Amino acid sequence: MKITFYGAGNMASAIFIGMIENQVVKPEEIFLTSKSNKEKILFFKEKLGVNVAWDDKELMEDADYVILASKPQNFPEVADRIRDHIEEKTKVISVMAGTQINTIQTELGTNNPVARVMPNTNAMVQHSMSGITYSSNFKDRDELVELMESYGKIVEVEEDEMHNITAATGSGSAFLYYIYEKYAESLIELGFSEQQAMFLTKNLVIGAGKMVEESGITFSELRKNITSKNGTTEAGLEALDGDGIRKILTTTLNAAKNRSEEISRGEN
Ligand SMILES: NC(=O)C1=CN([C@@H]2O[C@H](COP(=O)(O)OP(=O)(O)OC[C@H]3O[C@@H](n4cnc5c(N)ncnc54)[C@H](OP(=O)(O)O)[C@@H]3O)[C@@H](O)[C@H]2O)C=CC1
Ligand SMILES: O=C(O)[C@@H]1CCC=N1
Repeated sequence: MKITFYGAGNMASAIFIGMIENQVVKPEEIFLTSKSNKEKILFFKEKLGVNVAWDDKELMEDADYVILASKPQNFPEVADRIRDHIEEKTKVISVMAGTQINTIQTELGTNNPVARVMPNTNAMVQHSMSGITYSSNFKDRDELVELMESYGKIVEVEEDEMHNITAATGSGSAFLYYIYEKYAESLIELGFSEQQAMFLTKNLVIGAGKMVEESGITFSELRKNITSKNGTTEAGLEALDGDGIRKILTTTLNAAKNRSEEISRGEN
């Protein structure tokens, strides 16, 4: 198999590292290219044994998959690089937010099968939650599903649902990290040192994650198990509700979804 990545940044590297660590592809089956940052991808060549190149003919020749992993704003230049070299057998996979299948096919000037995948950087630890949607001519989906499942879980959605998935899980882990960041800052305000605040928050998050994974009970039940009648948790939760946590999160997700819709309309 040959998989070529146009872009080797945060998202692409989480994917190819996840795939290699899970041994669904060999490093020599991966080809990387970037715009100008040679040092970064030479580092991946050195560390992982993947191929790197800037010659588009070499990159695209006999490729089974080309992964579009630049920012959406850079896609027109990426399309310019690929257009004259794409072969009939090559399936196009895009992880770009917002960029529609139709736009991808038009810019590439081909009708090659396209799948849009919206992963997240948890792919690095094989825990991406990815949405996937296909062009109608995308056959033999099982191989791609196997590749994508090597770094996490996937849900198949209609293309117009990708905006929601992008907000919920593409951007979603950043929203959670931001909450953890603010939580740690609040611990400092409470009187802990910065080091203690980070240590406490980090282990709280890891422990809570393991409980979610291993306890087999819902978020709500986990919360109720901590909340004593008239106790400290109840007092804290009342304040959290009073400050409108649900409203804040809904506003957050809608802002991300709206931005995905703007990108799909070409509003860079
Ligand atoms: N980060 C995330 O958590 C997620 C990101 N995504 C999507 O993934 C995509 C990439 O995001 P992210 O990895 O964060 O971005 P980065 O900025 O980390 O990486 C972008 C990569 O694209 C490369 N690139 C830019 N222009 C070209 C070009 N003309 N030819 C080849 N490569 C090019 C850059 O090369 P160079 O370094 O040389 O400029 C870089 O390697 C975006 O479309 C985003 O919507 C989706 C889900 C989650
Ligand atoms: O911020 C972004 O636009 C990308 C898409 C989802 C996560 N990162």
